[in-house]
Amino acid sequence: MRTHVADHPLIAHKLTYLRDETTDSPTFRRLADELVTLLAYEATRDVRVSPKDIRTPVGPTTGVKLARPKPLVVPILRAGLGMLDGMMRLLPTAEVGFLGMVRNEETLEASTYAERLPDDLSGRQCYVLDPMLATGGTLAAAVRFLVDRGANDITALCLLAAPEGVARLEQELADLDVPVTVVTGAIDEKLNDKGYIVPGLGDAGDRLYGVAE
Ligand SMILES: O=P(O)(O)OC[C@H]1O[C@H](OP(=O)(O)OP(=O)(O)O)[C@H](O)[C@@H]1O
Ligand SMILES: O=c1cc[nH]c(=O)[nH]1
Ligand SMILES: [Mg+2]
Repeated sequence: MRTHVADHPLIAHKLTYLRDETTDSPTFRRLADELVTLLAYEATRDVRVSPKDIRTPVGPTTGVKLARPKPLVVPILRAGLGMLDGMMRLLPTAEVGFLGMVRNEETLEASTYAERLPDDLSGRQCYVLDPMLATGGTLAAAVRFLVDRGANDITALCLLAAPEGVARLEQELADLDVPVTVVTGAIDEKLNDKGYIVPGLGDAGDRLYGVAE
């Protein structure tokens, strides 16, 4: 697994306001949207392209276009939805599939409650969106799900990651032949005893969409 921390002053600036507990939901949603567009630039560095012949007003040239099959963008509900528009701004022709996953806040185990993905992901490049990589349980399960369907190249975009989650992913995904990359805005200090990222930003889903009952 490859981990890339997108180290950029604009990302650090926006993350600071995102983390701030006084930031309200509308501002939080806007910042998450802006951040994912910045992360997406890094995350799509290896997106597959194929040659395309065109004519400019001055003459012929060969450029590139996104290759087939199209990339698949997979937001992990609920919080990953807050990253979807920003990602699609950069990859407007990508397909979108959905995974609904929730972490049990007592056991910290992730479970899948919804899935709407193509049955066959053979040869597909997949971009998983989830703002928080905490214990890594959710992302590890999501990656396995996509690999079991045939995905052969997976990049996860996370706004924040914990060192414990990155280490767990490295260990749990070590047996996969499929390349997995994590692009994150920052790797924070640690997890607290409730499995929250420290300093983190709190519960991303609640801050985007309100407290879940
Ligand atoms: O790395 P982990 O320890 O597995 O935790 C990370 C997961 O927790 C949050 O989702 P949550 O379960 O709160 O669901 P939500 O997005 O519906 O709020 C977050 O959006 C990740 O999916
Ligand atoms: O810090 C954390 C950990 C898991 N999920 C969140 O939303 N925040
Ligand atoms: Mg949540």
